[in-house]
Amino acid sequence: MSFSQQQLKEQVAKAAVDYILPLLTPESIVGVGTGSTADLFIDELAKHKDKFKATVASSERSTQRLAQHGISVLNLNDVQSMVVYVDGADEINPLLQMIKGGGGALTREKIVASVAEQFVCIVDESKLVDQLGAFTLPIEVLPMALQSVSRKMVALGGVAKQREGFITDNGNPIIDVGGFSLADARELEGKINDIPGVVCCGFFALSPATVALVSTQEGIKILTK
Ligand SMILES: O=C(CO)[C@H](O)[C@H](O)COP(=O)(O)O
Repeated sequence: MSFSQQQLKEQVAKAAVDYILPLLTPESIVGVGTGSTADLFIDELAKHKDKFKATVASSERSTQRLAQHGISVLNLNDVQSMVVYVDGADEINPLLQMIKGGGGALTREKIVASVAEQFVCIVDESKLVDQLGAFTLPIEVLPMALQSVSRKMVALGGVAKQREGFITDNGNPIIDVGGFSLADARELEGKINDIPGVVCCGFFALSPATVALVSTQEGIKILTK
């Protein structure tokens, strides 16, 4: 019998809760990501809502789902520390560098993750790659910089396309950039971060995951650097 991608996502969501439970105290704040895998994590986390104090969410979508479960969601400005951040990814490499932002929440994801003591990435095995870049790189930009950033991305060797009909929770458009294939994306992430008008780029190479829980047909694998 083989597991469907949905079943693999369910398994890794449950594994993530098992993984973080020993880290939690009644005062803990849990950072929560965005996407279909993060949704399943929220549903599992809800079974243990007496084990932590509150969450911080990386999107309006996750905020709503957490609230539906009766889980408290705090503003990041009211939080001083966060024991863990749990989120999915579009791609993750052996260095635990990721491409994120397929769901468009990359900026808030990067901000919330930056506060957490550790980033637990939860993926099914289809997200594991040697080289980042088969998935197009999302870049959130200020509206007035759509064309100028797109031209800079082309100059860097990319193929840039605005995500049609999409505006982030922060009110900005996203450019999806294809054409990169990288074993280590740190240098390119730094260059993109420096382009005026870029709000956030979907590489998480300068700030990789601490650990990845990968759901495979053979069970959950734990990857560390
Ligand atoms: O970065 C993200 C959203 O901005 C998600 O983590 C990423 O797109 C993976 O989503 P899914 O779990 O639905 O495959």
